[in-house]
Order: sequence, then C-alpha cells, then structure tokens
Amino acid sequence: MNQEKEWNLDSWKKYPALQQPLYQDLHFYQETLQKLRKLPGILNFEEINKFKNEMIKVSQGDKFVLQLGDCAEVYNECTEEHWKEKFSFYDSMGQILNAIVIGRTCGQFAKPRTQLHEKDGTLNYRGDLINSLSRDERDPDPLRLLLGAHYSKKGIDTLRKYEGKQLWVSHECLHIGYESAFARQHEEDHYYLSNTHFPWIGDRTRLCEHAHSNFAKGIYNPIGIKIGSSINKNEFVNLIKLLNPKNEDGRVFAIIRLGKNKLDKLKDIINWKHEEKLNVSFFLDPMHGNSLEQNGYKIRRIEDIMFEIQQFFNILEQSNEKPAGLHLECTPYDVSECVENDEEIDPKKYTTACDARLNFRQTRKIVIFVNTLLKKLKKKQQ
Ligand SMILES: O=C[C@H](O)[C@H](O)COP(=O)(O)O
Ligand SMILES: C=C(OP(=O)(O)O)C(=O)O
Ligand SMILES: [Mn+2]
Repeated sequence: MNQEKEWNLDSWKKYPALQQPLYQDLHFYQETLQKLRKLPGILNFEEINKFKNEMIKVSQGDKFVLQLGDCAEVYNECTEEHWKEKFSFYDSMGQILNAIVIGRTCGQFAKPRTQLHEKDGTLNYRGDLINSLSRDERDPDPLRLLLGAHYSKKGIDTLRKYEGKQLWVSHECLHIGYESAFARQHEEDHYYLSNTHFPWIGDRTRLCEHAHSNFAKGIYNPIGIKIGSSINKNEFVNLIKLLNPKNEDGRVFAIIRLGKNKLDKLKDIINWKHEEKLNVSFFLDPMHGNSLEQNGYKIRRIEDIMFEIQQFFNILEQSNEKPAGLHLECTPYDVSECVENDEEIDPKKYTTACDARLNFRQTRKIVIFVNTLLKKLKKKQQ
C-alpha cells in the first residue's frame, strides 16, 4: 500500500511519542484538542504553497535561508510591540545576506528537555505551551494550549501586517497532540500544517518508528529535521525516505547540530546522501551542539559557533554541496547569555527561558561572517 494512503490525522498515534507532557486530567486535555481541531486554520494553503516555492529555490541552490529567533518564545512577549521588534531584527539580518528569512516565532512555545526534573525535584519547564517558568506552576495545563493557539494566530496576523520584506515562521513540531490539531485539509488527500510555514522535528524526537516523523510525512509543508551526533546511516536514510518518498525539491532540510568537536560526522552524512541519491539540503545550527555551563548558567561561546560555521562551509565545499541555511537562537535585546573570549555573563541580563541566545551585536557579527563566507564561495564558483 502507498505510504501516503496509510496516513490520516490520527495515524501517528500508533507510534511512541517522546518528550510529551503528562496531563492529570486526560479528559479535559482531549476536549481541549477537539476544540483546537474545530478552529479555522491559521495559515491558508496558498500561504504554505508560496513558502514551498521559495524552499524549492533553496533546494536548487539558488537561495540561502536565515532561520532566527528565541529558543523558547514566551507568552509575556506575545505583543505586537515585541513581534514588530523581532520581525524587523530578523529582516535586517536577512538583508545582509539577501536571504529567505524564517523566524523561530508565532508558535515556538514547546521545549524538549534532557531531564524531567530540576535538581531540587521540581518538574522542568517545557515551554509556555505546557507549563510556566515560575516554579510553583509546573504541572502541565491544557488551558495553555488554547493560549498557544491564540498567540500563534495573533503573531501571524501581526506578521501579515508587517511592512518589511516577506518573512516566514517556524517552530518545533513537538507537542504532537497540539500540532496535529492544526492540520487542515486542502482538497482530497492533501493536508498541510496551518500554524506555521516551516515545522521542524527536534533531534530528540526524529526517529522513524516514532510519532513525530509519522505525522510529518503526511503534511505538505517543507520540513526541517535536526540532526545530532547520535544519527546513523540507517536512521538518516530511512528518515529522509519516509519524509520525502518522491525525492522532491523543497521538501526536507537537514539542520545539522553536531557541535564543533563532532562536525566531522557531516562528511559521513553527505556520503549517505550521495550513496542513496537523497534530495535533502543542509542547514547548520551551530548553537545546540555547543552548549556549555558557566557558574550554573547555560552559555555558548561565540568562538565555538564561528568555528563550527567555518568548518561547515569547508566540509560542504569539499563535497560539492551548497550550504542552504543557518539556524541561530538570538534576540534583538541586549542580553548576556552567549560569551566571547574570557567574558562572563551578566546575571541581570540573562533572561532566556531556556537556552542561551545571541544578542543583537553577536548575531550581526555572525551574520556578517557568514556573508564573507558566502561571497568567497560565490567567487570561486564563478
Ligand atoms: O532548545 C533545546 C532544548 O530544549 C534544550 O537544549 C534542552 O536543554 P536542557 O538540556 O537544559 O534540557
Ligand atoms: C530543541 C532544539 O533543538 P534540538 O532538537 O536540535 O536540540 C531547538 O532548536 O530549540
Ligand atoms: Mn534551544
């Protein structure tokens, strides 16, 4: 039987789903999902299709993507004022590279976590979609799903009114009950995810025999897949084939997040792509493989990030592959979360809800660095 025919809105439920919250009142949780399913879609099919056409150009090597934004977007910042500041920051960074710009925004509300609990036994924060950063409200609350839907719609409405360059939005497709409630039908047999242009599947949930990949295979949107160091050939090849059975342009983008010490594995990944003739392009996320701890704070070093970027460009060039995108966790605000040289973070300016973000200056420095690398590459290829 054809793989796509086996897919329906609930078929992912046959598979295990990692990193999901456990709700105490399951009946209330299910009722909430039913409410979400009945809402009108947020983005319409034409908007997704327009984005897909842009991503086809990326697959063909004609465009570069800059994907930018908070690690965890918080409901407190879901105001027109914050979104406008963020959109214009993403836009200005994109203009440096003449890139397609995708925000980690309008729905980047759920976080996978390494540990279920904090050191003192409190449940870990899993993003505003699930629980609260404040330690006395860590039980997962289904009402937060309704707020997530409300803020996604409000953010996307704000984006539609934004007067700068065209921007697109993305988030991790993590809370699988919530995400699948936003799948909408377009013509017979054609489903798309209406709450974002570009969903990605995280490194911790991307297994082939699991729910996230088996949900994503049936939706029309371009899909990002985070690839960390535990990947092996079978997993990579099967995953790409599962998501892109017809080997189409603009469908699947591997977001490499190996870290500066493990990036050599990218050579193997490129070989697997070539051996199996897979249609997949490579973005780099130089953030998630380079997380460190300093005095109890999660940080990242600018030198590590730049080193991984340089190596990424070198390896792709040696393998005749074009870099397709850069994925950064960053904010327009003057935070102190990533450090350079022997700098220490300033606790008063450490405001992230999850991972360390680049501030405006650090982001700009990195984007300008990438611009020089892209220009050099273009010169060599002329
Ligand atoms: O953004 C990614 C993850 O949620 C994050 O890196 C996990 O961090 P943790 O190891 O603190 O749970
Ligand atoms: C959780 C994230 O990344 P990864 O799946 O690569 O760890 C993220 O991008 O916030
Ligand atoms: Mn993160």
